[in-house]
Amino acid sequence: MLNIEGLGAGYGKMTILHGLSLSLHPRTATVILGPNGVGKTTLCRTVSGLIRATRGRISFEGRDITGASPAARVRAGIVQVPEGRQVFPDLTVRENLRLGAFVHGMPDQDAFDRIYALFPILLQRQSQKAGLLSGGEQQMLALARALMTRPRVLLLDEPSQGLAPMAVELIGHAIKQVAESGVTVLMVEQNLKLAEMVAQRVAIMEHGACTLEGPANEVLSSDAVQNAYLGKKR
Ligand SMILES: Nc1ncnc2c1ncn2[C@@H]1O[C@H](COP(=O)(O)OP(=O)(O)OP(=O)(O)O)[C@@H](O)[C@H]1O
Repeated sequence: MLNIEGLGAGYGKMTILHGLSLSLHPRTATVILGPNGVGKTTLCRTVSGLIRATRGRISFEGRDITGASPAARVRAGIVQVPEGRQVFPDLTVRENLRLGAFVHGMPDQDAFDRIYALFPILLQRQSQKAGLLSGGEQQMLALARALMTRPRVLLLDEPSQGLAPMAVELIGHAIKQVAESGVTVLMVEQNLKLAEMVAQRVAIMEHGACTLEGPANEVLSSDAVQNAYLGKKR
């Protein structure tokens, strides 16, 4: 599927990813947990091609995509939902969705229906300007817009950011459904509750690398996670 080997990346002379390796299992939701500033967004941007890797290799289904442009990665099916939602506030919900489908030309009604079945609230709001939606609804729209590209791998950068607990639960439910529909999901987060809802596998990120990776129940109950996130000593 998607393999990341010894990945290095950063900004100018500052190195943020220090030889990060991770393999995504197909049709599986993997969540990377890590504290503020550890490089989670940097990882997402390097996988989607917005930041160039300085070393290492990213391959997708056996093909080396380390040097591929962001557009080529989207065409291959690797699509990122950026941090902070970034919907177009002055366009309607439907227009935002239509933009998401640009790689396939003009979307047909089936494409919209598929999305509206997953997010009924977006059907109700389809003619409203996206800027008038609540934070949780905007996050749903950002997710739905990415799904219009029919991704094979969906990269989610802290979808819980700035959301109330109830909205986090709704987003978690939607992401879970997306993963169950066969899309491979890589989500970076620091919200343990969302990670627990979505993850089939969990990786822990520390100092720019993944230090622990495995089945969600094993990693989430490990001492490292219990101590760091719940302050529990066992
Ligand atoms: N455009 C940039 N130019 C320079 N440094 C940056 C830039 N973006 C991020 N950084 C720095 O890179 C480091 C990692 O940032 P990154 O956003 O990847 O972390 P993160 O784990 O996603 O954090 P958070 O959970 O707070 O979003 C931080 O020290 C940050 O200040």
